[in-house]
Amino acid sequence: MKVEFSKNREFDIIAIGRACIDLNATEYNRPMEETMTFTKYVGGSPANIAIGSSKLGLNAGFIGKISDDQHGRFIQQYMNRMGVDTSNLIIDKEGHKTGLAFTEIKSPEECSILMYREDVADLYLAPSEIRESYLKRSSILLVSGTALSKSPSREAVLNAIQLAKRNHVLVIFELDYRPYTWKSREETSVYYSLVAEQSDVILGTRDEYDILENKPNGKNKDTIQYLFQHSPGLIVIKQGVEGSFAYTREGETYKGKAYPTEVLKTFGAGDSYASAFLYALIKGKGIESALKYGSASASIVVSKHSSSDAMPTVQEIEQFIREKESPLNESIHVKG
Ligand SMILES: Nc1ncnc2c1ncn2[C@@H]1O[C@H](COP(=O)(O)OP(=O)(O)O)[C@@H](O)[C@H]1O
Ligand SMILES: O=C(O)C[C@@H](O)[C@H](O)C(=O)COP(=O)(O)O
Repeated sequence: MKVEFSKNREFDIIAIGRACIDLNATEYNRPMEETMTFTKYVGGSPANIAIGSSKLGLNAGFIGKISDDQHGRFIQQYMNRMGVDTSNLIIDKEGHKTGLAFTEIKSPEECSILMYREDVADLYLAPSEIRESYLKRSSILLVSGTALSKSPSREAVLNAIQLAKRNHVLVIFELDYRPYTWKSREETSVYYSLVAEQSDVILGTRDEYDILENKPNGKNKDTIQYLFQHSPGLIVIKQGVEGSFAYTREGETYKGKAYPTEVLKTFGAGDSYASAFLYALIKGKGIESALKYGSASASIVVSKHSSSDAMPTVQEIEQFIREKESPLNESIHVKG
């Protein structure tokens, strides 16, 4: 199966949702209570994906709302430097603040994120602020699930999806579930399924599909049976170090393995995976290669300190895959 994109559009991808700030613990292997220093990066899943895509050479744009202060300006300036178009990044005029994510790196396996998201600017993006003239310049609209958690951002995203579909822009839904931004499981499931049913491609972890379906311990075969009755043509289900699966409406199943690495922290995997997976799809490399690009990119990012700043280039990803797939490496790995 080949995913078809509208050709000759100025942007390969426009992401919609939050652009925030990550404050990543500079001291490793200790709890947040004892962490004294943090390094500042641009964060927020859809912003990370736009930055990652741009670093891979795609033309990326972003729709969102940022605070009218030093943090907002830091985000806009960084995204511009990374080549992301911020012409539709709106500056909040009502005093709302930028979301902050403090990360705790207790050990490579035990990381957590403490988010400050009270009254954040990104959730005040309004439906009237979505421009059809901007959206229709892109092949892809990437939607982040967290942007559905509150009005008016929820309606802004629903409006963007409607306009995207009207203009043959492929809708890609990255589930990006953050429990603390939602009121209840039922509410989450209502909006997640509403958007999933209209999307062309969905990316998420097994746990996130359980949230979408509002039932625990779901099975991939039930998930795809449900979603293929609707719009999606490609469904990706990620399972951490176990790797990931891609399913097509035509009945194909692809399994992608995770590439072992020296892990520094676990967050950032999903966003780097999404950028590189989509890059490979856009470049027509096929689903099998897209799974490799996604896994390689994630493996590179979990070995580094940030999510956005650590996004790899195409050369880094391709070199990484060559090394990991070489017979020499396999034999070393098996013996080790
Ligand atoms: N510890 C790890 N080492 C190497 N690759 C990893 C690791 N964790 C995740 N990955 C890669 O990142 C992908 C996405 O990770 P996952 O944890 O499932 O998503 P998310 O970060 O969205 O929760 C996985 O399919 C895998 O390829
Ligand atoms: O999405 C956020 O608001 C925080 C991110 O910037 C952070 O780097 C992160 O959690 C990324 O994790 P991922 O979803 O596993 O890629």
